[in-house]
Amino acid sequence: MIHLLCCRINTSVPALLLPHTSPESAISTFRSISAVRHFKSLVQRTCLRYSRNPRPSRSVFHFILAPALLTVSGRMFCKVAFCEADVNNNILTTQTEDTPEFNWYLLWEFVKPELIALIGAVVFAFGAAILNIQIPLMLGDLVNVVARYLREQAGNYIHEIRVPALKLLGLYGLQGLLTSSYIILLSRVGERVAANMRKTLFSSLLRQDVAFFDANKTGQLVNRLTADIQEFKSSFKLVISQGLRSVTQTLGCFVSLYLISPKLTGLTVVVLPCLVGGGALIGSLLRKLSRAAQEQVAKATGVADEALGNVRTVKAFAMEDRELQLYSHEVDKSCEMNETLGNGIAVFQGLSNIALNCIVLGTIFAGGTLISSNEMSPGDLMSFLVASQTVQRSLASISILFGQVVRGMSSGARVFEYLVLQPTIPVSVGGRIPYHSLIGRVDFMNVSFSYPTRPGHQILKKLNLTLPPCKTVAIVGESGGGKSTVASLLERFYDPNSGVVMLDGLDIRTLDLSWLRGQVIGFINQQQLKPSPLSVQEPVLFGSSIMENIRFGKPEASDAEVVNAAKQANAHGFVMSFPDGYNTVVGERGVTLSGGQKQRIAIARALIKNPSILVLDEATSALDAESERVVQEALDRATRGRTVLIIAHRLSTIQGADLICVMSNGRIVEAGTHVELLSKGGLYADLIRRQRAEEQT
Ligand SMILES: Nc1ncnc2c1ncn2[C@@H]1O[C@H](COP(=O)(O)OP(=O)(O)OP(=O)(O)O)[C@@H](O)[C@H]1O
Repeated sequence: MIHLLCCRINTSVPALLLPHTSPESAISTFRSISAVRHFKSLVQRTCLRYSRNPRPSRSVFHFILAPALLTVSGRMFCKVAFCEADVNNNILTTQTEDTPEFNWYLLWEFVKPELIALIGAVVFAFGAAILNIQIPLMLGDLVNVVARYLREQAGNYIHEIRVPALKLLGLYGLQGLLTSSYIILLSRVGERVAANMRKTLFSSLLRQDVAFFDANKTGQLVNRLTADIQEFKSSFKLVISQGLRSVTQTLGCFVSLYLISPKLTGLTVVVLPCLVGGGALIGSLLRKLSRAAQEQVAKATGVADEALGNVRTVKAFAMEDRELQLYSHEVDKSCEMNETLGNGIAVFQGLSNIALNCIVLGTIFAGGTLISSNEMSPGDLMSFLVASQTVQRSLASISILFGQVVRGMSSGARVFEYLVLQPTIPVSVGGRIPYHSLIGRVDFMNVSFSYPTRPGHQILKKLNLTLPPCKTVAIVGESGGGKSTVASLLERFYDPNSGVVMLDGLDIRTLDLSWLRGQVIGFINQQQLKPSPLSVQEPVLFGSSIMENIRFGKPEASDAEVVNAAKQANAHGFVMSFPDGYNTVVGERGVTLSGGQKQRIAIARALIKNPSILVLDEATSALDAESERVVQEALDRATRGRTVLIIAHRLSTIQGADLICVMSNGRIVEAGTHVELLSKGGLYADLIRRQRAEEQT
């Protein structure tokens, strides 16, 4: 992909346009040009002023690439990066276009495995189109026979007509066969390309960081997997079938028209460039509209997805009407945009139809004149009419196709955008600590952190915290103080902005993440109560059987291991009381289980991988007293012999912890055992007092 870099250098050298493989390489090349001034004249010739900006001297957009380059081919083949530099040529800011680009290379990668079938489809479609071009000429022959017979009333009509009629019949048959063949092949190619795209996009989405999911709504992501790929597939198939056929027929029929009557064809050719120019202009406008409309549809889907995904919360707060209002607002907007798009496409098609009909009318009129002066035979006129009808049909289908291609390319661009996205935290890179030498000590050293979605808001400020091996550390503190964020950094959902998180003295950034999450750290949280940064793990349970849910922690686990984990988690008893036992399907997000039951399944799922470190984030806070007792019992058993980090809301559940850390404003402000902290009478004692008072009221 070529990146065009447009830099403002200084007042004397307004801009520099360079083709590059990435903005970074463009910037580095730009920096390496010592005699920039020698480029001045070249640059001034290359770059045009961006006339829309009313205060050009203030903005980098003042210096923009030649508009023709951007509009005609640039949007398809180039990514445009703008950057601003100071007078010493130091780059101050860079900004890439945020509209996704169509990635031809990726398309090629998907099409490559289906190349033979695709070539077959193209050849057959091409063949069918060529035969279609022959049909008007043969019809002309047929009409000439009829006209001659009518004129001369002599000879054997059946004998004369038989050969051209049989030829035409054969042509129809062959054309039908070729058409079926290319449709079969094309549907195979389209379906396989779409399936591969879906799989690759899904895999790419799963590899993204948690920060990516913070910034993008699930509904919008699902939309790219479904609607966008569907749209792209339809366009892809249409371009090959209708597009190829229509273009071939148009060109071929033009050649036939020329052979029949150069004069008439000349007339048509004069009008055509005007049509194409107008079409291209309206087309670029429609493309913009289409992209905006698709974004809006995805936004509306996102709202519906959120409401349906959290339907219990919506109902609990009687927010059905409000959600409906929100959804209606987004749907109305998308409807309006799609209507505008539809109107645009309608006007486009209407105009092109009028233009095409006028061409036909004009050619019939002019053709009649040529017949009257004996420059054409009636058969030629017939051929000309049918061929010009074919041209008309082909051009009309090209115009319909155009709208589809516009939508398809925007959809494809939106799919490819996420396909090329690389996670900043790679999942399977780095070392592992051998199981027998893993101690399970965790150190947070001077860790500062702000969430990527809110870079200005610092959550952790030079935090220092040690989880000694096989000990239980609880973090308590005011709401929003950053307790769950500590767990997120340990799970490496995010990396700290500064400082380091260490496991057994090794920076966790140097460790294999899939090993760290899959085998070292077990994580149990309480989603219903608290949508946290870890909510990317939603749903707590999947809508499959209890057996599969527990096995999710260790896919290779035997049935006996699953049962054993369930026993450790105090879950075996209630599971066996269900008629289907471990095969009981728990419903979407585990809705058919109680909170305590769900939580015990989640504990079993974490325990089955026998993790050295357990993180319990609000693991019992949403439960009633009896459920909490049973779950706590399971947790007490689960935590034995492991390094445990408890993020606690209910202080009563952590009084036996080896170390309690009180967090405030992104730092640990108090640490000690329950007794030590109570005797200090500081923040912890205050929290205990407040919670007891709350419980009493
Ligand atoms: N994914 C996120 N993106 C941006 N900000 C976030 C994200 N998750 C949490 N925050 C913010 O980070 C701060 C700390 O959140 P965190 O969940 O760590 O607090 P907490 O101490 O666990 O709170 P609580 O006791 O209420 O659960 C809060 O201000 C919260 O708004």
